[in-house]
Amino acid sequence: MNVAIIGGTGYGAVELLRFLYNHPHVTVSKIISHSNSGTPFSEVYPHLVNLIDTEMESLDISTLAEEVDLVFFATPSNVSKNYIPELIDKGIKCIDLSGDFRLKDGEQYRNYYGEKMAPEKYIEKAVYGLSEVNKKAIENALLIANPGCYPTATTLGLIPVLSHNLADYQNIVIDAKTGTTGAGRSLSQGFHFSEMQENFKAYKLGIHKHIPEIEQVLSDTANEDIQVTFTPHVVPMTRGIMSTIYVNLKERQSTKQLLDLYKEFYKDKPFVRVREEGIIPQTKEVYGSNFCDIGLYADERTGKLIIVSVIDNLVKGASGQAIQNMNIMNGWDEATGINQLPIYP
Ligand SMILES: NC(=O)C1=CN([C@@H]2O[C@H](COP(=O)(O)OP(=O)(O)OC[C@H]3O[C@@H](n4cnc5c(N)ncnc54)[C@H](OP(=O)(O)O)[C@@H]3O)[C@@H](O)[C@H]2O)C=CC1
Ligand SMILES: CC(=O)N[C@@H](CCC(=O)OP(=O)(O)O)C(=O)O
Repeated sequence: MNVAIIGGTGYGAVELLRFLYNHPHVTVSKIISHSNSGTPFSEVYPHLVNLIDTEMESLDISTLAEEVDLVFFATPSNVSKNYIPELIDKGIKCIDLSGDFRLKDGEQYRNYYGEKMAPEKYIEKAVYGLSEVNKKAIENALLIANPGCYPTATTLGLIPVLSHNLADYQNIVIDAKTGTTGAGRSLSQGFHFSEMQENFKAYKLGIHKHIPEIEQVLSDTANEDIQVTFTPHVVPMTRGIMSTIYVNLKERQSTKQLLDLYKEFYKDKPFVRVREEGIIPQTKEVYGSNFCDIGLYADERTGKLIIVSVIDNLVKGASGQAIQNMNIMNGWDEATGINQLPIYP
C-alpha cells in the first residue's frame, strides 16, 4: 500500500518513517514538506543517510489522491482540516495526528484551538483512534482522529475503573508530565537547553486543549458529563509522558483487586502492560516503544486510587498509535511494524 506523510520534517513524521521503514505492507511513496520541498529527507535528518534519501515534495492534493491510498497528517493544529475533506471525498484514508478532528463540539474547538472546526459532516466521519477502546469503529473508518499524547496515557489509565463504575466520576485529578519532544521540532524560547535543563514547569493550567479531549472520552465511557482537573508539566527529558491520576473509589478496593480488573480489561491488548503490585512503571521502560504501562496503588487510608500511566509521547502518543490504527483499518495484525522492544537504558 502506498502512503504519504505530510508535515515531513517534524518529529511525528520522522517517527512514522522509523516504523514504516520495516513495515511489510507499506511503501512511503511521498514525503510532503512545505518548508523543504526539493530537499532529500536525509539532508534534514542526516542519521537516515543512505536509508531515506527521498526528495520531499510540496503539497498537491489532487495528484496525491491519485498516487496514494492513505495519508498521514503530522501537521500542527488547524492545517489538516483544510485538506482532509477533499481526500476523504475521493475515498483516500486519512490518519490525522493533530487535533483537528478529535473534538465533536464546534464551540469547544473554537475555544481551545482558536478557529472554526472542520465541517460537521467530516467530524461525524472521524473515528477517535484510541486503538484499544475503539477497535471495531477503527476497522471501518476512512478518517482517524489520532488521540493526543496526554489523552492517550490518561484515558487508558482511567477507562477500566470508570467503565466498572468503581470510582467517583467527578473530582478526578490528573497530574501529567511530558518530555520536550511533545512541543515538536520548531524552536521556542521556553524549550532552549538553558531554559529547560534542570527545570520542571507546569503550563497552560485550565486552558490546555487536551482538557476537552480527555473529558469527551471519559464522558462517553461513563455516559455522564465528566470534568477533570488537568495540570501538564514539562520536564527535561526527550521522550516520555507520565500521567499520575487520582480518583476517589466508591467502595474499599485492594490494589490486587483493581490490578486483576485492569489485567482482565486489557487481556487481549498487546500494547497495554498492567504491571504487578508494588511495581510503578517509569517512562524509560516504554522509551521508543508503543507500550502504555499502567501501575496502580489503592490507598486504603484515603480511599483514593492512584493510577500511573506511562507512554512514549512520539510512539503510543502519536506515530506508533497512528500505525496501529492504520493496521486495524486494513485488517492487518495491529502490531505489524511497531512490535519493537523499548530502548533501554
Ligand atoms: N510531538 C508529540 O509528542 C505529539 C504530537 N502530536 C501532534 O502531531 C502533529 C505533529 O507534531 P510534531 O511532529 O511533534 O510537530 P513538529 O512541529 O515537529 O512538526 C510539524 C511539521 O508540520 C509542518 N508544518 C508546520 N507548519 C505548517 C503549516 N502551516 N502547514 C503545513 N505544514 C506545516 C512542518 O513540516 P514541513 O515544513 O516539512 O512541512 C513541521 O515540521 C501536531 O499536530 C502535534 O500536536 C500529537 C501527539 C504527540
Ligand atoms: C510540551 C508541549 O508543549 N507539549 C504539547 C503536547 C501536545 C500535543 O502535541 O498534542 P496535540 O496532538 O493535541 O497537538 C502541548 O502541551 O501542547
